[in-house]
Amino acid sequence: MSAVSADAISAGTAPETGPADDAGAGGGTSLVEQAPRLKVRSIFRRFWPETRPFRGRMVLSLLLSAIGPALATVSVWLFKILVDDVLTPHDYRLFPAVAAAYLGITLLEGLLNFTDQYMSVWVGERFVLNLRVRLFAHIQRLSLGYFERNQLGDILSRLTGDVGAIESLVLTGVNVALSYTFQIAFFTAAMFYLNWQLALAAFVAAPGFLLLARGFSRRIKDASRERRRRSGSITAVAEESLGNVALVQAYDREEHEVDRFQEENLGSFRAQMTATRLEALFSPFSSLLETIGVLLVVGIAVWELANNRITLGGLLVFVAYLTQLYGPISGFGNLWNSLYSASASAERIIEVLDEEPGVVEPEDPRPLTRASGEVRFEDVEFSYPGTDKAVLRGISYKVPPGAKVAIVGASGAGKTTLTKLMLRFYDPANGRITLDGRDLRDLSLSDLRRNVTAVLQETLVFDGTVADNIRYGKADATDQEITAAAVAADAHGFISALPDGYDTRIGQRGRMLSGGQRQRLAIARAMIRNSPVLLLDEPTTGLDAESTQRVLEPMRRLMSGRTTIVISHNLLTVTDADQILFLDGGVITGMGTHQQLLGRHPGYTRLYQLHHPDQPGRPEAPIAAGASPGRAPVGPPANAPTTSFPVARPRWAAADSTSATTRFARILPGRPVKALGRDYPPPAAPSRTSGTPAGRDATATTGRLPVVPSAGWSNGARPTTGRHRAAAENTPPRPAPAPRVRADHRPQSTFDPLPTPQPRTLPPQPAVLRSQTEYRQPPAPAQRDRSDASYPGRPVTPPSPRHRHEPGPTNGQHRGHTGETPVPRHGEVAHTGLRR
Ligand SMILES: Nc1ncnc2c1ncn2[C@@H]1O[C@H](COP(=O)(O)OP(=O)(O)OP(=O)(O)O)[C@@H](O)[C@H]1O
Repeated sequence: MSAVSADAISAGTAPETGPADDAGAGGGTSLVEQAPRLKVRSIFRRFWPETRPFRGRMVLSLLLSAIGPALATVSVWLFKILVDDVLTPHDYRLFPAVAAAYLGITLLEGLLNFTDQYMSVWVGERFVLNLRVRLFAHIQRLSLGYFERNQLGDILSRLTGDVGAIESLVLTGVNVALSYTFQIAFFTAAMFYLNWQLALAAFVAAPGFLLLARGFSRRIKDASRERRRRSGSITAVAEESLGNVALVQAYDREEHEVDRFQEENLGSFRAQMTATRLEALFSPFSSLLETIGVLLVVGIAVWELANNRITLGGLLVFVAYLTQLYGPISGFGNLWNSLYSASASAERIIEVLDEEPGVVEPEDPRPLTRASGEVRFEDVEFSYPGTDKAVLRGISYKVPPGAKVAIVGASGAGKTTLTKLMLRFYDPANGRITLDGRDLRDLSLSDLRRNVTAVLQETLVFDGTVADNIRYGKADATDQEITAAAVAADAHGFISALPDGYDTRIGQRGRMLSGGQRQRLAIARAMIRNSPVLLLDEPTTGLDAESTQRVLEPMRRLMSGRTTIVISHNLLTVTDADQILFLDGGVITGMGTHQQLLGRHPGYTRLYQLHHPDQPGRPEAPIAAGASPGRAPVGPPANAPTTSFPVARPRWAAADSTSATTRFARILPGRPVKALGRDYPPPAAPSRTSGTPAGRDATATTGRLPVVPSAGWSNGARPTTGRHRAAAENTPPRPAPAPRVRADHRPQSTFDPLPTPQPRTLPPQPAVLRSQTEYRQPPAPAQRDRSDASYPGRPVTPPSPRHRHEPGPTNGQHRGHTGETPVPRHGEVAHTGLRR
């Protein structure tokens, strides 16, 4: 239990204390923890440099605060003249002069007060503005981990509520303290001038004020700390609850949420009452001290008056000075209390400012303008801060420029964590990730993030116009570029139908749009960013089948020519990847194309079956216990359960006319897309009878997946992998299918939704699969010609023998592909390409 609760209890201020109160007092279950304690002096020292821009105005303000007490002293002295020289002798000749002096002083005081008030508020507000912006900028630079560990509402509360308190500590506090000091100095001087014995007596009570203030201030600070902490909790509960209002209402949990909110408010109320009680108690105690001091002085003064050592006017003025003096002396006590109270807020700000970003910008970053897009994971290991569980272990893999790699695996396998490392939201604990051979830690964060674009699981949009949201990907994008991006993202249609088209505000979190529309908006934003590396994290999560279909084609356009890492449970979106990595418990346990993994990798097969209950696993090469990877072992009994590995089923090639990809092809309407003044190809029209995309024969699709992907990859940029080549070599040419890519398609200088394709090198096909390939439809020469012609001077680079085997790092820790099947046996140590 925190000190405040103890105080509250001792002061009898916590009558409703219960379990919730215990938690609120800083116990283990608190929503928001109290910030570490700091001395007022060190807080002051910390923020004093922030006043540098305002020092000139502060000095002026201090001068004004010195003139004020001087005028007050003169004003009181005029009262003595009035009594002793006008009233007592009944001589009214001086009265007009005294009255004029009073008027002049009042006018001058008014002018000074106005100037002082205006200037001090200006300085204070500017100070708060600067500090708040600095704090916000600091928070913006903090790593994702900070936001994952802390309540957003509490961060908001610090940013809005606590910042202001520092102004009262550093500026107002100093101003008031100096003003009090001037008042005390002037009044004391006048009192000593009038009668030094009385003046000495007057100061007997002064130490009492300071002791009293000291006793109270510590307790008030404790209460204030609790109050500020509760304020953070209140905002946190409100933010969380209102942010999830749909969930709250759907589950009928409104009352529960109100209870939570009330609980935090009650805690704040108790802390407030504790502070108020202490502050309210301070006032009568300080009045008591003041009265004792005044009575003591008056007693002595009457004695002095009786002995004619002071005039009546002198006595009255002395008492007037005395009461004026006790004001600033007890004011010091109050000021002390409020400084302690403000320091509770300052501690919360300092706690944030002291938070270092988890990922550090390199001091001398290696420049990277536009990467070719080669991404390499080298023995990457990672655990989240504050945990000891390794979320990723020994991840080694190379993604060649322009390749599309899918990462699949069960929930919690570490897929999203990989993307977080790619964006440097975190750094690996061991190993490294490189982009174009440069360690991500050597790149500036802006270079890295300009080259790597993420389309995240949750489609994040701002409450702005549609155009604003697309322009978020490229701040200086023209309207034409925005429209082109929207067209390429298949979003132009729905945007045009909105009341104000591109100028329509989409509401907080894009509530005016459907999930699919938001996702297409996110694709347009990623398109306009036009970076060479793309991360898609569960791009179709939360979308229904129709929306998924609608999103997939623009997604393909987005991926075209970029190095893409797709994360998905939904194998529909990954089956056409060049390589699929299967992640299990943070380790790559399988690697290959869909065809290679299906039926061979137990986890992948199981996942596939979960998503396609009508499709048993591929039977060709199930790995039986003891079978060596790379061979096609004898399959298990045909009646083996489909949910466990090994799986047996009729031959894929013959039966799979409704494979995921084929169905995928079928559901994608062959719509040409026009953007930036040119047509983008529709996907191949699926045959209604066989489910085979137009231009391919049925055999071409059985068991092989290049048909539809080639539409998505378009531009002829799809690499001539070993698999394709093998098929091409063994198969006589067939008539060319309808071309899907306009020959004149080429990137534009400003924005190119279909960016410059990069020569791609892909890991070679394992020999065993190459020999099994059923892909008999090589790209017809005419089509290839057209495709290549679409990028004059940028031919697709066939993988050279050098590319086929990309050695890993030279430290001997890794090795490249061996040409063996990459799928390990169940339970076997993962074969991870570059990893031993
Ligand atoms: N911020 C975090 N702090 C601590 N642990 C975390 C954090 N984020 C994720 N984890 C843990 O890391 C592991 C991997 O999480 P990750 O989100 O990468 O999984 P995933 O494969 O993407 O799962 P899903 O498919 O369900 O999104 C999980 O065990 C998760 O509990």
